[in-house]
Amino acid sequence: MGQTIQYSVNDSVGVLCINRPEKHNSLGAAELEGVSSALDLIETDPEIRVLVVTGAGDKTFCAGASLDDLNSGVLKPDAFQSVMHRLASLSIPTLARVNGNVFGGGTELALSCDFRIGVKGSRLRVPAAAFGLCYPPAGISLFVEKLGVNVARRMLVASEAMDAGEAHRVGFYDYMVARDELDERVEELTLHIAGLAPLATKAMKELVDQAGRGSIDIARATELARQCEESDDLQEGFAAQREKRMPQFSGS
Ligand SMILES: C/C=C/C(=O)SCCNC(=O)CCNC(=O)[C@H](O)C(C)(C)COP(=O)(O)OP(=O)(O)OC[C@H]1O[C@@H](n2cnc3c(N)ncnc32)[C@H](O)[C@@H]1OP(=O)(O)O
Repeated sequence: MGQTIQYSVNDSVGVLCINRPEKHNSLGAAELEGVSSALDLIETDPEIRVLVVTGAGDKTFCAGASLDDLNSGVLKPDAFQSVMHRLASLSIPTLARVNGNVFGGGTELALSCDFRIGVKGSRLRVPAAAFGLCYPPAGISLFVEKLGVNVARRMLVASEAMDAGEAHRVGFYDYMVARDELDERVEELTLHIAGLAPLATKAMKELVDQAGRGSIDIARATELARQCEESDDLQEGFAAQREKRMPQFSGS
């Protein structure tokens, strides 16, 4: 996975950290390969209930794709996009712990997660138009799908710089906290999600994403609903409610 991408699992919560603070956690070809290797593990590990994506340090979450690697041609925008697409396609819920400023493809990294928690006082900008770069279509679709066309226009066409307060107001951040509250809030959210019934959260993640892209595949929705209805976890959920205790879900 390399030194600049760290992946660990603790109590069914996976943590993927870009550890390249001296380069503002930008993602070069090597880092994207590291993220890809971590995704290989995450996709095949049934124990992981939720993934946290973050950057090292307290200055920058991610400054986007490595300009060095883009300039040298080692990294193509399409390769960046395909890793983001894999992250966005994970079946488990994902949370971006946005530990600081976000630039360019760093915003796409955050948007590829289901939930985003940001820090008061940080800022955000997609500078592609300031370089003369046209953001790739899959990225543009993701901005529109997650934020709506008007906000995507402000961020991409106008390359508007936003402080975290504005980014929270327009829906980029689901939650915004003071820096010293970040870890507590991330832990609270991840433990809460990790305690939910995995089949149901995965099913609803898939269907919410489908709905966000335009429409739900009803046959798939019916199949997912049936899986949940026939699951041991539904019985456990009902039993826990009757017995006034916390459910212990197995994911089956
Ligand atoms: C499909 C996706 C496309 C994309 O994502 S394109 C990339 C979009 N991202 C950006 O345009 C951000 C570029 N970076 C910056 O604007 C600035 O940096 C910051 C605002 C993030 C930080 O500014 P400051 O605090 O003044 O630090 P510093 O001296 O500019 O940077 C320290 C080191 O970090 C490297 N770095 C920062 N961002 C990137 C990057 N995106 N790719 C590669 N390196 C980056 C610099 O070069 C430098 O390195 P050294 O110390 O060796 O001179």
